[in-house]
Amino acid sequence: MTAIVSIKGLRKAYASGMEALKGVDLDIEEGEILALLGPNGAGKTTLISTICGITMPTSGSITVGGHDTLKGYRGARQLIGLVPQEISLEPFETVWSSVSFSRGLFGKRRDDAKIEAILRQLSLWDKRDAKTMELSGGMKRRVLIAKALSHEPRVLFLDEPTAGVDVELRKDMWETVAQLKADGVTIILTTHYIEEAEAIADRVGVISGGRLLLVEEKAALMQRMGRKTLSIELTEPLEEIPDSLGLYDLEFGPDKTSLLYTYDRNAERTGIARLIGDLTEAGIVLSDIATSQSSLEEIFVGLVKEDGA
Ligand SMILES: Nc1ncnc2c1ncn2[C@@H]1O[C@H](COP(=O)(O)OP(=O)(O)OP(=O)(O)O)[C@@H](O)[C@H]1O
Repeated sequence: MTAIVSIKGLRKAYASGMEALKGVDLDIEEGEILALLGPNGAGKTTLISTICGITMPTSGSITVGGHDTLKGYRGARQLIGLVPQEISLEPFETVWSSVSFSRGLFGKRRDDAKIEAILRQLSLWDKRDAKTMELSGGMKRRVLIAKALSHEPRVLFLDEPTAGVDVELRKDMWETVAQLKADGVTIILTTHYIEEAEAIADRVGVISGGRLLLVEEKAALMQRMGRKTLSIELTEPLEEIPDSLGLYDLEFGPDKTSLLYTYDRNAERTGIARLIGDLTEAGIVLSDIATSQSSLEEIFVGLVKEDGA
């Protein structure tokens, strides 16, 4: 795979002195869906705006399809579609004219067949003559996507596409994103919803305090989610873990009255049955057992907390 967007050492300090990006390096592969997760104020919008050339970087470099976003701004911008967080549409314009107008802004020749294809793909064809103010919130968001696609970009940025949207519409949006990927569009979306990243992303990036803390294949993260912890409550506190239990890599819980055993949920053998037998053999009496699972949310919260510490 080749990188369609390449970001090196990107820093952004606003005039207020606020350092919104503190050295971001990231390659975005052609054809992937990358979800950027992060708490409020992490720098997600700043990162997107800087790639799109709306915000000037303080230092570092970005290329899109080989075009430097500063020196080759026009070439880079042509390849990018941006769906902003806020819904901003001309209320009295029709869907058709809003979308065709956007294409014109990029200096592209009028192409009614292309606009029709985009409107059909986004289920807006029946609404082509409706004024944008007459549309529901979900349709307005789809018009924003249609506008962003009107000049046939290769990379689409979606800044919180489902913020404040109900579950049904969120799923519609995920389907739309999957279709766009099938058409070969590279998609970068920011989101607060971890389940959104889980549902549609190929890779997940976590941003906090202007730093990219992690970029990982979703499948690898899911593997981590496969880790489960068995918590074994003991009738009496234990001084130390007997050598005979060394192979289990046990840890003490709080107060040494419980033992924690972490295992891979997806493994053929979890080792739980054998562990319980060996505990009994070592004369350790159990009063209770419980399991818990680390979720992507926990991984995310843990990472962000660690960063803030
Ligand atoms: N134009 C600006 N001038 C000064 N500071 C700004 C400006 N835009 C953003 N910031 C600050 O930069 C930091 C990063 O903001 P940004 O909007 O990029 O975060 P975000 O991750 O998109 O947040 P959210 O999830 O709330 O949209 C914040 O502390 C914000 O207050």
